[in-house]
Amino acid sequence: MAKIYKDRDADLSVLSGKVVAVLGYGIQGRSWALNTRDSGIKVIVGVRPGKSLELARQEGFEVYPVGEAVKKADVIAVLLPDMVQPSVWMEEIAPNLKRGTTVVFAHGFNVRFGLIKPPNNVDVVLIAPKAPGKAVRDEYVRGWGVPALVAVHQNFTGNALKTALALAKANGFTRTGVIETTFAEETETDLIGEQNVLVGGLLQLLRYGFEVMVELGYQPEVAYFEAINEAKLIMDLIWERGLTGMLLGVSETARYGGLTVGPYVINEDVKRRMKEAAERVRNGEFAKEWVNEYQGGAQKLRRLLEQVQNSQVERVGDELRKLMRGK
Ligand SMILES: NC(=O)c1ccc[n+]([C@@H]2O[C@H](COP(=O)([O-])OP(=O)(O)OC[C@H]3O[C@@H](n4cnc5c(N)ncnc54)[C@H](O)[C@@H]3O)[C@@H](O)[C@H]2O)c1
Ligand SMILES: CC(C)(O)[C@@H](O)C(=O)O
Ligand SMILES: [Mg+2]
Ligand SMILES: [Mg+2]
Repeated sequence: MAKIYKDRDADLSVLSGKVVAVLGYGIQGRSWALNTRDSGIKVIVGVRPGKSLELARQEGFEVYPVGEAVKKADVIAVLLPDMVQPSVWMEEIAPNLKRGTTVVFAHGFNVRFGLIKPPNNVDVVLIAPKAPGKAVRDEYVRGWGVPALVAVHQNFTGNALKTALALAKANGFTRTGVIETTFAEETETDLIGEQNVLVGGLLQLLRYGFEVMVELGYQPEVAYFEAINEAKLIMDLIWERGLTGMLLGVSETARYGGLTVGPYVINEDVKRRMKEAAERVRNGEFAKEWVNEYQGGAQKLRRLLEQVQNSQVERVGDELRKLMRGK
């Protein structure tokens, strides 16, 4: 069984009297900054000028340019977009890093694929929440937390793991459970998971599920309730009770239909393609493609996002979500 750290294994006092600089006040950065401050730790924010800088100020943080924040900090959490990190690292982080600083990543991408090479005289750790940034804050506020992974790439001070666990505790992650891993395992499983399942596979499954019903002539609103809205409620059952618990929480008819037709639709060919995609992550082909796409202006990404934004399922969903929330 994996090594899993809970609250009792982490000591917040490791961070007392220390300054944590959260670099980036976006999807993860805002949640980490608020959680860590609410846990009684001194937090400053390092970010470029823009809307998120204004928000960080409004929310009461001292905000600095990235390099200044790095100079002032004992711990830096690099919560900038993955593709932005290498240049900011070279220009603003590395020149200002003090000996013995703890550098925290929330995803191992740049270290795993060699795009950032930290100097030997700092600690380098990973605290990777297994959740979107919104849940990182929402769960903390609810008095709980999301699970996370932790890894040590470099232990200069001898305290790298303790510091990482303290910051994980400050974010509520050890309330749930923090599994020890490596940068390689986190990076590869995170990319494989988001492509095959969480973002890619799920989105495509939901879109096809909706489109098939609409193309057969059923009302789009009915298709949205069936294929998309209820998917969340079925996931809640799986989240609370496991796969068997979900199967026992639906009708016998759904149970039989699901168990027989599911493997026909999502068949061995799909699994083979999932393995091919995973191989492209493991051998670095995906990372190379994404870096090239980003450096070329990310036009393909913009076009694909627009296609989703302009699709029928989104229009139907927007209306139904307003209606369901009583607007
Ligand atoms: N988004 C998630 O839910 C999630 C989940 C797990 C791990 N992660 C990891 O967390 C890290 C941060 O991802 P994110 O999605 O929160 O990022 P994000 O896209 O939300 O980051 C945006 C923030 O970065 C700032 N920024 C952008 N370019 C900058 C620059 N050149 N200089 C200074 N600030 C700049 C923006 O102003 C903004 O505050 C990544 O490593 C990502 O893989 C994200
Ligand atoms: C939230 C996810 C998909 O788990 C994360 O890995 C990300 O990259 O945003
Ligand atoms: Mg990810
Ligand atoms: Mg992830």
